[in-house]
Parts: sequence; structure tokens; C-alpha cells
Amino acid sequence: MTAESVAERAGADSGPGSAPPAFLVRNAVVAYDRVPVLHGVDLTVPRGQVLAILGPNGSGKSTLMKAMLGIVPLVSGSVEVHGTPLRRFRDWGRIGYVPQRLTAGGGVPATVREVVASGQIARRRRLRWSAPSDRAAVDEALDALDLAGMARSSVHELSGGQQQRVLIARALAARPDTFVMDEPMAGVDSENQRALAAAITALRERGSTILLVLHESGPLEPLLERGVALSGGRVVHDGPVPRPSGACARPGHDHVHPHADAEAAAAPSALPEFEVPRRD
Ligand SMILES: Nc1ncnc2c1ncn2[C@@H]1O[C@H](COP(=O)(O)OP(=O)(O)OP(=O)(O)O)[C@@H](O)[C@H]1O
Repeated sequence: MTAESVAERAGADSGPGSAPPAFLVRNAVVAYDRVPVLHGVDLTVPRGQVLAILGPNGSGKSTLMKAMLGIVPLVSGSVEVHGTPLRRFRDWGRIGYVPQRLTAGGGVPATVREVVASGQIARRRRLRWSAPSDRAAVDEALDALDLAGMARSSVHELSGGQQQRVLIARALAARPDTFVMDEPMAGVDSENQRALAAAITALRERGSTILLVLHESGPLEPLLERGVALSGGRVVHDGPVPRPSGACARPGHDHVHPHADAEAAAAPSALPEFEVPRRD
């Protein structure tokens, strides 16, 4: 069976007239310098689901996310976004991508409002001045992340956690329905974590699809409907969100240390770091 017919069948399984999944990944293989780092990953993300891709350092989380967005090419396999093969997908205004760190702007001074407004560029069909509705969307995004009071501040003066809020507001400003967030809680203090969790809760309540790359579920755990754990470039768990255990379970734990990837590779079916809850 071809990848296209697998995709069609998956669409048919979800019922006549129902929307295609936000992402449909089939047998994805990705290599860097001819060394495979994703070994045939399958993943279907239904619309409206809040899903975390979990796993230790180097397990392939970011690579999978980049392959789903076409940032890195597939050696083989296929990706569809909202029912369209990735190579033909053009509706990028539907996708709100939140990178791990603020890189846009470099040393150029930019205010919080300017960075948030820059999120609308993919949505605009042609070059034009921003309309009142665009400005309203920027205001809404600033409010949602509690940033209105800092709108005129330079982003470079902000803490890492505040910058992370700016990145989410920038994605929100284009009013997408699908979010892909790379480690939104990494290096973020607890106050900013609460603001981020509140914003993600609001997105979930309005039916957004949210895909998060996380080292561990942490403070977002109550929001997550599904956890997909990778180890050594393979899916080793797909179901209820595994609970962090050991040091990773402690409040305030910030995942910066490398994990025992050699052990994970030696036992690919094991779930490093996590206790998997029973399915009752
Ligand atoms: N640009 C690259 N060139 C070569 N190898 C890479 C590149 N990016 C990632 N890798 C390697 O691919 C493997 C998977 O990396 P990836 O960043 O996807 O893992 P990850 O689970 O997201 O890790 P982390 O949590 O540390 O970000 C690792 O062995 C990594 O060293």
C-alpha cells in the first residue's frame, strides 16, 4: 500500500465528513549526514488534541517536530498537514510555531509589540498596512499572555520566561488553530510557567490542536491528553502521559542534564525517566 492510500484510509477511519488529522506521519525516516536519527516513526495527531512528544536528550523529539513542519527533509515516509501532503501544504497561517528561544531580531532593537505583530506576516496575502482587525489580534495576543504592560519594552530587556511568553503571543497573533511548541517551559521560572500554562489552557478550551515537545510533562501534565515518548529515534510509548519520576519529578526541576542515552539504546522498549500510568 502506498503512503497516500494509507493516509486516505486513516482519513476514512475517522468517519465521513470529519476533518482530517492535523498531522499524519507515516514511517518517517530522517538522517543527518546519512546517519538515521528517526527510524520509521508513525504519528497521527487528531484535530483538537493536546499532545506531548517526550523523551530524553537526543531521542529525536525536535527532529520529528522539524520533519512535521518540513524544516528537515524525510529520507522516506510521508507527512500530511491538515489532509494535504506537506510538499503541497500552503496554509501556514493555520500553524503557530513557537521555537525554543527568541532568535528573530538578533541585535536589532524590537519592542514586544513589534515581535508579536511579526507573527501575522504569514497570514497576510499581500503586502499591506495592518488593518484594525490585525491590531486587535495583536492586542488580544498581548492580553492572553499578560504582556500588555510591557508592549513598548525591548524584548532584549526581558527575562527568558518573559521572552517565551512573547514567542507564544507572536504565534497567537496570526490566529492559527494548530500550535507546535518546542520546549516552552525550558528555563522558565515558576511565575512565567503559570502564565504559559494559563495561555495553553485557553488555547485548548477554544479547540486548538497543540503539539508540545517536552523533556517531561512537568506543570503542563494536567493539560496533556496524550504522551508519545521517543527513545533512540523510535516511538516507545503512545498513550496516557507518563509521570516523571526521580529527580525530574521534583518541583522546579529544569531539564538541562544529559540522560543515559546509551542505556535507552540498549533497551529500546524501556521508558527511561518515566513511570507509565496503568490504563484503567
Ligand atoms: N543538525 C544536526 N546535524 C547532525 N546531527 C543532529 C542534528 N540535529 C540533531 N542531531 C542529532 O540527532 C539526534 C536527535 O536529536 P534531536 O535534537 O532531534 O533530539 P531531541 O530529543 O530533541 O534532543 P534535545 O532534547 O536534546 O533537544 C541526536 O543524536 C542529535 O545529536
